[in-house]
Amino acid sequence: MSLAPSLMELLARARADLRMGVPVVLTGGDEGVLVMAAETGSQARLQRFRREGEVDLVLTARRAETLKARAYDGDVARVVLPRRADMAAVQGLADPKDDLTKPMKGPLTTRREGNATLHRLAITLTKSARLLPAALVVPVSDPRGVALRSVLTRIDAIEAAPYLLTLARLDHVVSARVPLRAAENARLHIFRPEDGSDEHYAIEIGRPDRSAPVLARLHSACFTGDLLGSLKCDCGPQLNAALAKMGQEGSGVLLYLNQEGRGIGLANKMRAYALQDQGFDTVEANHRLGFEDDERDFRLGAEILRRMGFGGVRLLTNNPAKIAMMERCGISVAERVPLRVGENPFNEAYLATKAAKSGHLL
Ligand SMILES: Nc1nc2c(ncn2[C@@H]2O[C@H](COP(=O)(O)OP(=O)(O)OP(=O)(O)O)[C@@H](O)[C@H]2O)c(=O)[nH]1
Ligand SMILES: [Zn+2]
Repeated sequence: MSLAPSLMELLARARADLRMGVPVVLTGGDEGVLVMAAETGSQARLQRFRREGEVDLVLTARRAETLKARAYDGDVARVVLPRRADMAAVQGLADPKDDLTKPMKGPLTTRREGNATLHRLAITLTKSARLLPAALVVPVSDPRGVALRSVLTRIDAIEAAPYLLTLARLDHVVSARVPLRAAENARLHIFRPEDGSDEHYAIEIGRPDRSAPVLARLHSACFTGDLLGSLKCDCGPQLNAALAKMGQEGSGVLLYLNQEGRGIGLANKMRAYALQDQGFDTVEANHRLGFEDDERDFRLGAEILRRMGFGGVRLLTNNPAKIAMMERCGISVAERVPLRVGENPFNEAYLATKAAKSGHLL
């Protein structure tokens, strides 16, 4: 076997590079581009990009909409970066934090000719790196040469496509007994995705019967709610109530999925909170940042349940999207068990928005 990294390993490396501000090279057919994340890129590297040609700032259509820029490529927009724009200007376009105080950002010209495949891949990578979904992209005539000379990670878009669409294989690393206040007979299982992304956990209460629907909760990580007791959401009380119910019934399984901030990461969630302080609701804040309402992948939860031997659940949730996704992934939902706890004056508007815009059940 070759010692060289596989494409999946190269994708993990590309995510790490982008987080560090290091450019990566993307290729597709005869074309190739240099890519750098708008959030972490440096002025010196932007100048180096400019020596290659005309630089585009790729944004999601969601972010482009706020900036009143036309998105000709469906879900992404290729904004022609003005020659005078420096990294501060780039970050002003990528990050909505000063949109209200400095609204004059246009008019922006977006590209409509050519192919956006590599640009779309650049956005996918910045999202999976949990950065702002915005990337600086410049075409290069000899992408393989550039990657070799500067020791940059190079990803071929066609080879990468299947890895980006399918869920990475999960390894069950270990499990051990952890007595909890809510249930003394609990075990914590660790699942590690093969693609180097975050680990996920399953807390198994008692010895649930695999042949009957198990009381289950798919809980997405919420550092602020679960650990700090934040009053802005209902996550902490939901986590505790779910475990308490499983403890009372004597069996259940709680998946703790590391999909902080509905899959955008904690830093972006805090950006969303800052926008909420400017008056935007939870959905609008995600959109202004360039994200969809919910960037989570619930196939993950279904896969972990299957790996643990469960085929059916009694799902503790108010979110119909979780039920639909479980069913689509072959886990039957015998019953929805409502989980309404933790309402308070600080999260009243947040919960109302989730009911009105995301279809959460009351
Ligand atoms: N982007 C974003 N994420 C948030 C915000 N408030 C909470 N979250 C995240 O939302 C997720 C809530 O997860 P869950 O409680 O599992 O999911 P849910 O969709 O509310 O569904 P149920 O609780 O099962 O009804 C967590 O990942 C939180 O970190 C917010 O204002 N913006
Ligand atoms: Zn929360």
